[in-house]
Amino acid sequence: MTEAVRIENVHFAYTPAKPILSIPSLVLPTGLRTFLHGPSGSGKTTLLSLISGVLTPQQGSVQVLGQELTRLSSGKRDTLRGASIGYIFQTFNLIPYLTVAENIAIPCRLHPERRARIAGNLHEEVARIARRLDLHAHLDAPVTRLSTGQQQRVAIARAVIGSPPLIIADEPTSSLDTDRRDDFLNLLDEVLQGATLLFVSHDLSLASHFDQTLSLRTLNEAAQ
Ligand SMILES: Nc1ncnc2c1ncn2[C@@H]1O[C@H](COP(=O)(O)OP(=O)(O)OP(=O)(O)O)[C@@H](O)[C@H]1O
Repeated sequence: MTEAVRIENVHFAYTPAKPILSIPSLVLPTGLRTFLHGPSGSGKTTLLSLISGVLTPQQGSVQVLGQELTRLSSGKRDTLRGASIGYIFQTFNLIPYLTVAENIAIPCRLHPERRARIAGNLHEEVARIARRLDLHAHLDAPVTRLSTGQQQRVAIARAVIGSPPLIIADEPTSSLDTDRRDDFLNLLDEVLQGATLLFVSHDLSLASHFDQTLSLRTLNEAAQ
């Protein structure tokens, strides 16, 4: 499969009077790191929700990892998302009453396909990823006791465990200063293992870290 994501003639509106997205074409080649930028409110999170199958468009085609999402039931879309998409949220969405190790393991506990891609013991895989992200000293700590930068690394670990082929990151660096932002992007690169990455941000200065850069303003006819 040469394309991880292909969107064609997609139209989406939350209410009929206000179209948010009208995208003739958008392609994410397999294994490439794509940077998508657009100003606040331009529809970046909405687009990610269409690609991850949380929302469905009123018109058009959304193909993800060889599946046409608009033809799948919501249950099948949930399964594809859980098995094949690692998601890094702007606010991390970690579970506050669980430890660091428990948070990292969640996708494998919830989705057998993610667990099945790990050859050995889950506990050891959590520890291996935690070591690479310099979190191993904190594995048994409640996640709320970690700094913001450490919580961000937990969010990376949870997204990549069980090797989902597509990783989506929604403005995960917006609260970081420049040095920590570069550290975050370098760490994400190190643990991607060939996955396709879609990273969205309003901050165009991040573009040099990626293989291709797309502008939502240019792609989206509803914004023109
Ligand atoms: N659930 C919703 N119901 C109605 N309108 C919504 C909903 N979610 C978002 N919108 C509207 O859709 C537009 C696009 O929002 P979206 O969150 O996708 O933009 P964004 O580019 O991700 O913004 P930001 O960078 O600020 O996170 C905005 O005008 C927003 O108010």
